[in-house]
Amino acid sequence: MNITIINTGGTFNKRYNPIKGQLEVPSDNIALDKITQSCHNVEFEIKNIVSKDSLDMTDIDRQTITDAVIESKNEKIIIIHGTDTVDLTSAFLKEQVKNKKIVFTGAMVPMSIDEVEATMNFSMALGFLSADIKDGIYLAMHGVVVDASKLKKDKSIGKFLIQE
Ligand SMILES: NC(=O)C[C@H](N)C(=O)O
Repeated sequence: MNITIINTGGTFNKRYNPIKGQLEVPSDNIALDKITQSCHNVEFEIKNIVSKDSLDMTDIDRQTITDAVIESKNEKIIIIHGTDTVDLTSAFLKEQVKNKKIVFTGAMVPMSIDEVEATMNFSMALGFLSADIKDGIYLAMHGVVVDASKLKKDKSIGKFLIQE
């Protein structure tokens, strides 16, 4: 299986900078590399773009992500994205991309702090793409992979829940 990963940052990637004394979004793929090294039957193309907390993303960033999706050689794509505005970016993408299988994912806690949640969310996206699915824009978080418009972050409890 061939998959393009578009890494846009978000908490999934964050690491603590001991000099500045704060968590930062790095522009590398260290968190992803740790997971993908166990995926022996998948050929990954990884593009690292934007590298922001998604609260700082603009529509210019969203167009950059959309262009990367359109230019991608693979029809199966995982987008690592911050959880706070993944709803905005997935809706933005839906306006322009109809012919690919795209799964957004991310994490509430950085991979560098808790490997379980980030690895689980990414693995669900990967497993979903290995099945026979329709073109669409999906979100893999907290135990489910569904149409991205149906899974919303409940900011009062810090969890993604399905909206009926
Ligand atoms: N958990 C997260 O990813 C939240 C972060 N503020 C973001 O949207 O990038």
